[in-house]
Amino acid sequence: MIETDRLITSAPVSPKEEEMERALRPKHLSEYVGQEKIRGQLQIFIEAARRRREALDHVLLFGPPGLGKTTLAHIIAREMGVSLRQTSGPVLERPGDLAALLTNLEPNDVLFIDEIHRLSPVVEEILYPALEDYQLDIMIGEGPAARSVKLDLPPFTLVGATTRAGMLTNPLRDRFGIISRLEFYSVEELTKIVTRSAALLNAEISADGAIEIARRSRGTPRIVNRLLRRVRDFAEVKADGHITRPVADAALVMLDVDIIGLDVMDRKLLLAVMEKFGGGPVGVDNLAAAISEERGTIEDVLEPYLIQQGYMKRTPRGRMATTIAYQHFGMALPKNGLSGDLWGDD
Ligand SMILES: Nc1ncnc2c1ncn2[C@@H]1O[C@H](COP(=O)(O)OP(=O)(O)OP(=O)(O)O)[C@@H](O)[C@H]1O
Ligand SMILES: [Mg+2]
Repeated sequence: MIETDRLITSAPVSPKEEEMERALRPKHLSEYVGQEKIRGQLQIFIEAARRRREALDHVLLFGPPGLGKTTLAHIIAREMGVSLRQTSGPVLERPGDLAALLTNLEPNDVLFIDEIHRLSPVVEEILYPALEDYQLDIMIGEGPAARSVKLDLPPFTLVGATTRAGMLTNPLRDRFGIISRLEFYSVEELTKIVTRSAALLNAEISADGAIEIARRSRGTPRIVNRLLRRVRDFAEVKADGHITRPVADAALVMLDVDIIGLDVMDRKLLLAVMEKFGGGPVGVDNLAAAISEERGTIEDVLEPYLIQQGYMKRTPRGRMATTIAYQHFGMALPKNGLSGDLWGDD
């Protein structure tokens, strides 16, 4: 499945979309919608660190794609009044790559490492003392001439982001003072976001038009902004440019986003569980093979929202479709019932 076929979920699909994301990205904590708990905590910790003129504790942000991890990292740096350096786990191949970044930081700067679960073990190793004591321990030279040097680093804040907190090693996770899990957004929150985005894009949108797009955005700000852009195109060509509820609905039907916001891939996954595996339980690898998707995509991108909304369950024996999934597709429950109902969520 090529990523650009997907409307819902996952990373930005094109440079144009990335550009739009940057333009719509809130810059201050006060503009950041939702995630009340994280916002409240950060506000206090940032204020306290600023007063003491210290670096903020290291922050780990985790949660599904498009919920605002990168956005929050930038906001943290801005609210702290410091610069942000950005990199990602797979990019830091050798210890020297990380050392170069760390030694160039100014006091209290933010180093943002995206996909931090993909750091190589050798890089992770030198990150530990850097996080703990602001010290760098590296080998210089090779062979018999090699020697280890210790360097003092300026105090700094590591902000790590990952869609998979479970894949972080314990020693790394233990070095974060602030660990925050981002949650899916409510329809009200997404309505706020889409209304703000429409204003920034000079798109005319009615209140019920905004709600309709919000309801069908899988709890995800990236998707609400993406759908807004597509619906705006539709409104300009097929209507008078004004995004009303009927216009939004017609556009979303055309885009194959159903009334609860599930797209082709979501439906394919749920239908596979119901039609090919009798409702489950089915192991995620079998499921991946059945829909020709990668296991990681199912785990990171597709199933979190389906589970959160109660269409799917994770049980010790595998994934299961729930009664409401059958209802959504107008399908009859399996004759023997859903066997995995005996098992609770794990
Ligand atoms: N709380 C929020 N309030 C308003 N807009 C938001 C919020 N969170 C995210 N957005 C919007 O959604 C877009 C995607 O967010 P962001 O890039 O931060 O997601 P992410 O969690 O880093 O995703 P990924 O895991 O793919 O890196 C942003 O460009 C921003 O416009
Ligand atoms: Mg990101």
